[in-house]
Amino acid sequence: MNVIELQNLHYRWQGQSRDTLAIAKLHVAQGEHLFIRGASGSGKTTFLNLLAGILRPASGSLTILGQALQSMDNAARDRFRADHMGVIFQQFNLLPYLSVRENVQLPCHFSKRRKQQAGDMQATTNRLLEHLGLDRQLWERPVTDLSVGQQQRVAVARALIGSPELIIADEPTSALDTDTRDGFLNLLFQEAAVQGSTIVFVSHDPHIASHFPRVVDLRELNQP
Ligand SMILES: Nc1ncnc2c1ncn2[C@@H]1O[C@H](COP(=O)(O)OP(=O)(O)OP(=O)(O)O)[C@@H](O)[C@H]1O
Repeated sequence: MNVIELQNLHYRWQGQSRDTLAIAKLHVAQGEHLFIRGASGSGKTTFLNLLAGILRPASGSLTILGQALQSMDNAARDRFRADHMGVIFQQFNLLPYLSVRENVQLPCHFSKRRKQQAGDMQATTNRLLEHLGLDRQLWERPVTDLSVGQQQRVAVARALIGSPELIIADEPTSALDTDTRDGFLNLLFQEAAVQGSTIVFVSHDPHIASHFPRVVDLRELNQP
């Protein structure tokens, strides 16, 4: 089964004279780990926002887990994202007044499905934070007390909780040192394997590409 099926997708930012993205076709199978490489400004973040249903394409079709995103209204797309996607963006979108633990558990408040799949939520949160190497002393602290690299790990745990089928990551390792980055990728792959999750990961860092079985250059995909 394909988790992502995309056909003739076009997107243009307002005020631009040509399409930012024009992708004829992309299929991503269930469980696949896809790395999309692209220079700064090539449209990686725009593409992930389309996949996540945050931006709407001007034309074309985008089907995720058999559901056509373009036929959903905004509320349905938000619900679909909460139920089925773990999203890690460059700005981690952590809530500053909540603790590390509360931030990790947020998806379970927005999605019954994620909550059910998380099982014992405290134990699952502990396991994820432990695997990500986040010091136990930080778990009940507000996320604003954490360094950028530590906040990144909280964002990753939040994306993984409740086993979403699709994990979308935008440069999530940019603030990590090499050892922590490798640990992060190992955890991501380990969790994804347990859950059978599909991963789409964008970055301009060529070192990370070698960890992925499928690597695509955005320039090959995108022919505006
Ligand atoms: N909110 C916006 N309004 C108008 N144009 C935008 C907006 N966001 C991005 N763009 C334009 O779309 C193009 C692609 O940007 P995007 O952020 O998707 O690239 P990227 O590959 O993720 O870059 P980076 O690696 O630097 O994060 C750029 O030309 C950018 O100027």
